[in-house]
Amino acid sequence: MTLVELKNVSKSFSKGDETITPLDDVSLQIDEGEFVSLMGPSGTGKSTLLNLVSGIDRPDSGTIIVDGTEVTRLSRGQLADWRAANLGYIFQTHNLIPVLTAYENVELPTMLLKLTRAQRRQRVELALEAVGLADRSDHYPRQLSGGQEQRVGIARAIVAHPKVVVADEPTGSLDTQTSEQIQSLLQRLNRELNITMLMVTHDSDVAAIASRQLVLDRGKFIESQTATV
Ligand SMILES: Nc1ncnc2c1ncn2[C@@H]1O[C@H](COP(=O)(O)OP(=O)(O)OP(=O)(O)O)[C@@H](O)[C@H]1O
Repeated sequence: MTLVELKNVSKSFSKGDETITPLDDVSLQIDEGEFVSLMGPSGTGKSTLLNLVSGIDRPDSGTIIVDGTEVTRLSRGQLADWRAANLGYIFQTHNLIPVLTAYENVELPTMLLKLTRAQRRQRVELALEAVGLADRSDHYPRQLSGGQEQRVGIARAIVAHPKVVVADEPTGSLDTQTSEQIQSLLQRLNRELNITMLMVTHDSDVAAIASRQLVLDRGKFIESQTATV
């Protein structure tokens, strides 16, 4: 079943007199449960694509459908609610709030969901368990290692039980060993929780953990190869 669909999507930006068109009439289908990696030269529009899929930005033309919802038709207010319930976003730098504990950072996005306090607590505990940090819930970001901070960022992305998670260079700031741990974690979330993943990376070894590897170049997708991992 197709979970994410982009149909003839274009996006341009104006920079002074110049117009940049990172995405030029692109179409893409991602099936439920797929793990798709996206590589491509710097400035080709990979982050732009993630922002469009997650409804942070809007295309100039074209349609984006995620799990049956035409994201491109939602109003700004509807988008915020839709995103909180349906989509997780993992950043290169985890963007944790330093004055909140790991638990409170993960809890934050659940405030936008209609949940009781008990349901909220259960979701946060489950998410921290899924990333192996149940015993660090009352630690502040400064008391955690880089890898642990990224795992809190991942727990925050999955706490609402989204079907889709987008990740923008999730291992970009980590050393090799920590990067490998995060790669295994992303694979496990994809396989065990059936979370559909769309991950941007500059590292071909990281891209290889995906079940489908795409390259974005000059406004178009090129199917790279299907990994067998
Ligand atoms: N809000 C914006 N306003 C103006 N230009 C933008 C905006 N967002 C992105 N761009 C431009 O669009 C192009 C694509 O940017 P994007 O960040 O999507 O590339 P990328 O492939 O993710 O790059 P990188 O690999 O370096 O992260 C770039 O030329 C960028 O400067």
